Amino acid sequence: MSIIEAKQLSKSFMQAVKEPGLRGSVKHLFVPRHIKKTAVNALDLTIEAGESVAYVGPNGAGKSTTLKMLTGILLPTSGSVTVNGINPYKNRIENAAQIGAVFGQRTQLWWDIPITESFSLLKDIYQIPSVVYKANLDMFTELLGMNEFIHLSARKLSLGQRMRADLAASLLHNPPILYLDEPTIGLDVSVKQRIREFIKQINQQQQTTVMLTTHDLGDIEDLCKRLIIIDHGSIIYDGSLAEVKANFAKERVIFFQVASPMPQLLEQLEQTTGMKLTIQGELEFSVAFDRYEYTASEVVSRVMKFGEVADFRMEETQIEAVIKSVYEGSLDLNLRVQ
Ligand SMILES: Nc1ncnc2c1ncn2[C@@H]1O[C@H](COP(=O)(O)OP(=O)(O)OP(=O)(O)O)[C@@H](O)[C@H]1O
Repeated sequence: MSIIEAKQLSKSFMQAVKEPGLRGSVKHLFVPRHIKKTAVNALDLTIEAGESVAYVGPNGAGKSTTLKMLTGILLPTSGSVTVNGINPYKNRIENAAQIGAVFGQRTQLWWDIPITESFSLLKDIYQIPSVVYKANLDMFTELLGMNEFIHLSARKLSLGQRMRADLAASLLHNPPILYLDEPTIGLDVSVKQRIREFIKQINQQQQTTVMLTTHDLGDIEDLCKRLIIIDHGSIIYDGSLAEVKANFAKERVIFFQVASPMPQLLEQLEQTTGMKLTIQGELEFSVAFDRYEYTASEVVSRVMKFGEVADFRMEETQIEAVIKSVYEGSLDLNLRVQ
């Protein structure tokens, strides 16, 4: 059995529809109008123990709503979900014992007491055996470099320090599943790297299942073999990052070095083909083209009509652009190679 299993999982909300201005507010008070918003739509999802999965999609796609159903915060409208064999909503306490969660800007640490005290309160709440607690605390302190701030209260920590303390807090009870919502947002490069290394280690050495939402391609590249893209409440892609690149990246770029300048190239090539030419130097330029319209050899042979090509190289497809289009909601599914 998979550690996370959702079948036809759906969640709808009733959203108030209000006309703008004071008049609209008063009208809404007397004649309230609502529309049904389906945030998650018949989602089928299985995640195996030990996997590390990035769950991405544009704003409002349904990521948080899915995570809230998996953590037992929200009751699904229909469908079923089990996490480690239990229904997270019906068995919220049991579910809490088997998950760790770090949700963006919120903290599970007590604001005004030292981090060490927060940790020891969590020890009591989760009834963590002393040996396990001590071993985890020592390991996390070392791996996350928490010595310098573990005696301070959460209120006094920088964002990066707080994120590290939150990660440690979420894993003290050895949960088999870890949910992370934007774990590295707003952090500087070195803290990001430290956090990624830590998550990778927990995933690989302890086989903790990791599910994370992120806008940071580096998080996905470093941590997740599997990428799930959700849009309008439905999964539109489930596979590897490499496959996303192969399936969805539209633009390709070829860099040319030529023996002598090609003055007519710019106007003629762009005007007749829609390819985009960028001058790099006197004898160097690049041509960007739609891979679904032209093959690389077509592009090269067209350029060769304007003069002698000394050398050319093709640039790898930019995965950043693909992920950016996922977040902008502009990923063109029709591009997908079947
Ligand atoms: N409590 C709620 N009441 C009404 N509508 C809601 C509620 N929670 C979410 N929604 C709606 O459900 C849809 C999905 O929201 P959700 O927060 O899951 O998206 P998301 O992918 O996490 O977006 P973001 O990246 O912006 O956090 C949105 O249209 C949102 O407005």
